[in-house]
Amino acid sequence: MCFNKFQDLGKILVWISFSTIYNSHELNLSNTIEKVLNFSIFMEQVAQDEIEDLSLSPPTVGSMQIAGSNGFGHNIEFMSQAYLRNRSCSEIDIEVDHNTCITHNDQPLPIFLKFANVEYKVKINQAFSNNPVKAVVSKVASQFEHDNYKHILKGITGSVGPGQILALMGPSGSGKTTLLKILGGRLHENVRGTVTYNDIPYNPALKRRVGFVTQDDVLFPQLTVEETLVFAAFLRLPSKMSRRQKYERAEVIIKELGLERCRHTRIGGGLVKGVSGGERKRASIGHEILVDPSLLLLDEPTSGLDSTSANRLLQILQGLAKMGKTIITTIHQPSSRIFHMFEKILLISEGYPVYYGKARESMEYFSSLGFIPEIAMNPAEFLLDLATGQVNDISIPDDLYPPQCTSEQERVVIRYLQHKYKIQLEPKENHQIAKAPEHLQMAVKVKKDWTISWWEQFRILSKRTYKERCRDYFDKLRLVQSLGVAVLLGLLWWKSSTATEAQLRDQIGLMFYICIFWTSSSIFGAVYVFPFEKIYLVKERKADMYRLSVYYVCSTLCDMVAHVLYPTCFMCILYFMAGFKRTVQCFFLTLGATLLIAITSQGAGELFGAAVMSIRRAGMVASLILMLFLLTGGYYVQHIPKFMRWLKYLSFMYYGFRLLLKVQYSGDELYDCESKGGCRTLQSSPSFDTVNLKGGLKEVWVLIAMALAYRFLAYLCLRRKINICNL
Ligand SMILES: Nc1ncnc2c1ncn2[C@@H]1O[C@H](COP(=O)(O)OP(=O)(O)OP(=O)(O)O)[C@@H](O)[C@H]1O
Repeated sequence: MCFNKFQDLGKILVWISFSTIYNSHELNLSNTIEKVLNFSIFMEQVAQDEIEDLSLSPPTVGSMQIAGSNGFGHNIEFMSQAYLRNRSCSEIDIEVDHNTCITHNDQPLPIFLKFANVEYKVKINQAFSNNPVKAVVSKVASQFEHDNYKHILKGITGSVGPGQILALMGPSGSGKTTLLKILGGRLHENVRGTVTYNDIPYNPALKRRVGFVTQDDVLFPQLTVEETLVFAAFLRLPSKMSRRQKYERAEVIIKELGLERCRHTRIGGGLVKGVSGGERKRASIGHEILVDPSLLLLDEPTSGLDSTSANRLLQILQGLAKMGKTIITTIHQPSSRIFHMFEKILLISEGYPVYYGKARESMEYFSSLGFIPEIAMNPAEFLLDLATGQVNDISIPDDLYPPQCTSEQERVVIRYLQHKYKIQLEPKENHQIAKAPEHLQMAVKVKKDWTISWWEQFRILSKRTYKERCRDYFDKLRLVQSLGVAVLLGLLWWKSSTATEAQLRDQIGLMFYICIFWTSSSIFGAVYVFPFEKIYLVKERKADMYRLSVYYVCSTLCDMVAHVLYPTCFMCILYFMAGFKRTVQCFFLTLGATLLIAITSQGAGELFGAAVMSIRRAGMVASLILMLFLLTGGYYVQHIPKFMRWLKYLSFMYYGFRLLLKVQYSGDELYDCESKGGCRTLQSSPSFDTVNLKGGLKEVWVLIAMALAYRFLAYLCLRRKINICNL
């Protein structure tokens, strides 16, 4: 009786040690070895003690001219003719036209983008909350509140056409990125005002005509520059282009962006060493311009670049604009050389439009209002000083300078610009811009028939996923871990036969350990995949690069290679060292059962990851559920209270463990053992259910059903989460 308690206590200690390993996410080899050693010492002790007490339970192209005034007195002129003239000079187009025979219809559709009185606000307590319960509660609460919103954009108006670059300038937090996302069709909720593309509101057909380069480069770190662009070309270019043509298109982009030197270098990032910041940024731009978008939006493309690289990048953008693309870029602090490359600028401060018009006329405009720099200044610096209120080197009109606010100097200019000159600052006549011709309006609504077939997408994406994941350092570590643990367990259970009850118990312990090892290894191998790849997935889905189902299938199958390969190597070593039944049939059945456990666990890991979509929370959820399944798996707790018994039927570990037992023993050994008078406890144990230990088909079906159900639910969760995510 006393020993009984000791053994239970021991099991709980082992369980706690497992719990600690997984809670701290330290799935490294040394830890595993240490835990296995502890476990084996404990098991050995139990085996010896069992001899004394056996009463225990086991363990289109057109031209138009639009003219208007922006309210500052500056004329807005869309010179669509200019880009048409310049098209023939484009190296990219010449290459593609001659070598790839793209028809005239594939040339970028000229897009005239207009936005008027754009306002955006977010509910303060709702900000950054993805929790649906919180969202509903705050929605109800908001009905009783008045204005609990943070106003981020406060009536921004402007326009930009093909051949032009519009720069969004302003201090950090002024709302540039938010405006860019709205213009790129990535933000719809709580947006007021009108945004039109050739006078047509945003529609999904525009997805493939808009390129969006985010502030942080979202490219797979494990792929090389060339692979990144070639895979993107294969996935995004029209199906009528041959593979050779697509490859050549990627080649042209590599040359055009000056990426030849680093074409075989990995993108890198985080812990992976890779290309420089400028090269990564150019690769990001290349990723977007591959498909010849009509509208290119870039968020801080020059951040982190030296002035030469930034200059070079802007020259590339100028070249693209000359080819007929409409370009909008946010920029922090451009040099005067870069500043003069912009056709237009829109200066934003705290969400208000401070200046919108031609870049070269900005200084003149503010001088006319009485804002004059006292020292020689870069115009961009001058404008930013005005927007932030740092007016030490700027003379401002005296009569508008409230004396009591000297300590709040920063706010003075803002207030002054926003309220006193409101009439001049808000472009009024924007709506008088001529309408886009009808054929351009129609073209915006037509979805480019560029989608390659499901199988073709699968073929390309699976190659990319495989390449990217195979180079993952952690996979190599997992292989070493699997082999190391197999050898270690093999040594511990060396040729342990089922001759005696004690040895039988040892083997049952080993079975459960195999079950725990592959369940946890597969769950933790899968749970982080979607949270890690979320940003890439959101970006590529926003660009309509492939179907979500293709991504899901590729991801699952590529990972499954590891979930099949490692357990196979593991079992090949352990099976013969540990003295399991030496028959071919039994070996393959045990291997099959182990693989089924690993594949079901992978599905569960995917589900937990897709359900929470957060790296930190995914690990916590996986640990908790794993521990619960472990306890109800049929080894640690034999007498689960009735009201908790349903838990074991949810636990794939319970079915996996039973299956392993059934495959290995088919009931006979346990009966034999009992006939020798040594195995009474085993047989009477309700969890092992030795009476029904023959067969195992039921467990196989349950595990298969669970594997499919987990995956189906994971796909649904992923779809929901990705659709509501924004970059
Ligand atoms: N969903 C949101 N909830 C709450 N605040 C938000 C949300 N989105 C943006 N903001 C806030 O709106 C303001 C503008 O953000 P935005 O990212 O557009 O600024 P930015 O001008 O691009 O800044 P930076 O140059 O530093 O990137 C910031 O103060 C930001 O915190």
